[in-house]
Amino acid sequence: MADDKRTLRARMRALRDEFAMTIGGTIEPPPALLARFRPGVTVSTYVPLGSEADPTAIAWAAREAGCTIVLPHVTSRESPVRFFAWEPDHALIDGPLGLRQPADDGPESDPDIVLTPLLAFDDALNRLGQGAGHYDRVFERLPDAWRIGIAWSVQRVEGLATDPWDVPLHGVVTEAGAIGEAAE
Ligand SMILES: Nc1nc2c(c(=O)[nH]1)N(C=O)[C@@H](CNc1ccc(C(=O)N[C@@H](CCC(=O)O)C(=O)O)cc1)CN2
Ligand SMILES: Nc1ncnc2c1ncn2[C@@H]1O[C@H](COP(=O)(O)OP(=O)(O)OP(=O)(O)O)[C@@H](O)[C@H]1O
Repeated sequence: MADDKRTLRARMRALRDEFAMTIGGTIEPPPALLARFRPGVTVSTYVPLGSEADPTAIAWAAREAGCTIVLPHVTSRESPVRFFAWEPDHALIDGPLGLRQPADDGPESDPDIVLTPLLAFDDALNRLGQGAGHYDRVFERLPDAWRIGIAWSVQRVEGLATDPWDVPLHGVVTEAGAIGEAAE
């Protein structure tokens, strides 16, 4: 199982790199997301790593609707994710694992909506991540958050194998459309 996941991660990184380099596109917020964006709602976004799908247009729509925007912060593969508020004038700092992150001395707040990076997803809304379990642990800690995967359409696979700790997403948004609750 661990080896299968490692092989699949490598294959999905290669597919994603090729897609982003040759086709790409922008990921726009579908109506189902816009409907949830309002003052008092905290939305976590992320700074894309490599050729990850870019959630920036969605984060801007959330900000325009009055949401608080937060970004994840980790100190290692083992450390839990913490979320810190982000404003357009906030500098980002180089973190571990090639990440660009907010400083960890600003206001901390947990998201109501988690825009989630991923390597692969399937039609049952299972998700394969980077393999550190960072978002799996977020989802366990924040069971009431709305979990929305952000991806390129080529990251969709048939029947992902799941582990007992995997928490399915509520929806996925790609450049080609949305599925699950993100499409309703
Ligand atoms: N943009 C982004 N931010 C994120 C995540 C993510 O997946 N993407 N995370 C999700 O958990 C957390 C950080 N966890 C991470 C865990 C492992 C690796 C990692 O193994 N990176 C690979 C190369 C990454 C790539 O190009 O896809 C490496 O270092 O070899 C990266 C982030 C929080 N912030
Ligand atoms: N809720 C949890 N509490 C503690 N450890 C966890 C939890 N969820 C996952 N882990 C640990 O994280 C490791 C990686 O899990 P997995 O391969 O499913 O990561 P992933 O979902 O691909 O990555 P990520 O969530 O970081 O994007 C596993 O060894 C697992 O034991």
